[in-house]
Amino acid sequence: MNQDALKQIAAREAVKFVKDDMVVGLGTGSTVKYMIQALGKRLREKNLHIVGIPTSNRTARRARRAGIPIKNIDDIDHIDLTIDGADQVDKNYQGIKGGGIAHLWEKIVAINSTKNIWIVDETKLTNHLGSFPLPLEVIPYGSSQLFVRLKKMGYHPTFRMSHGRHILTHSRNYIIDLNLGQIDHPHHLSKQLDEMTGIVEHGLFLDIVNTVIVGHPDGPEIINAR
Ligand SMILES: O=C(CO)[C@H](O)[C@H](O)COP(=O)(O)O
Repeated sequence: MNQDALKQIAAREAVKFVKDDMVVGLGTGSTVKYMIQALGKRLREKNLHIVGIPTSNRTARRARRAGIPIKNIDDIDHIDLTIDGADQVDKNYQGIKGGGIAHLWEKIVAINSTKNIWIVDETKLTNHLGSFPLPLEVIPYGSSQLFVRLKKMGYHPTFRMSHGRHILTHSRNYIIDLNLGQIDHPHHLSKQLDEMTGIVEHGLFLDIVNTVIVGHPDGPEIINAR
């Protein structure tokens, strides 16, 4: 079974957690794309009324197309549940996100949510984080100086580029990916990156997810992480 089919298995299971009147954070990425389609269908079939809080312009467009009413995060007073994808999830249910450059908005929505669900295909599970590059959203001003500092720290940074130009995030910042191989101490690294001037947000999502739904060929697995 291909990865897309596994993503769909996880995505379809996740929408069962959405109940009437909920405010639901909508993550970003290809797995979330399937979730949004399934959620739109569920709202129509069960006549549910929810409000979606998108974590990217891409997701906002997809939600509108699927018939999901959306609001801006600053126009609501709570988020009941957020459903998002992840790039890697380790055995302690810590994650790397930001492969799709949306991790700043995703983290803002996640930390303001009562409950967080991640939907992943089984290939995203790993013993240790780090084989997937860790994205940093950085302020363009001084980013080359920051890059040099990260290089000296042995973090093997690369700017994320497209056709010779910096990829811009929704907040018009740059992305630097750290090619770390293996992250032995995610909390230590998270704290270090939090303290570095110029880094707006990094893609380590620690102690955030409550439930991980994994797409396997024989069906979804629901894991209560915390
Ligand atoms: O963090 C993300 C976007 O910033 C995505 O959730 C992550 O990249 C997973 O994407 P996909 O579902 O396409 O594999």
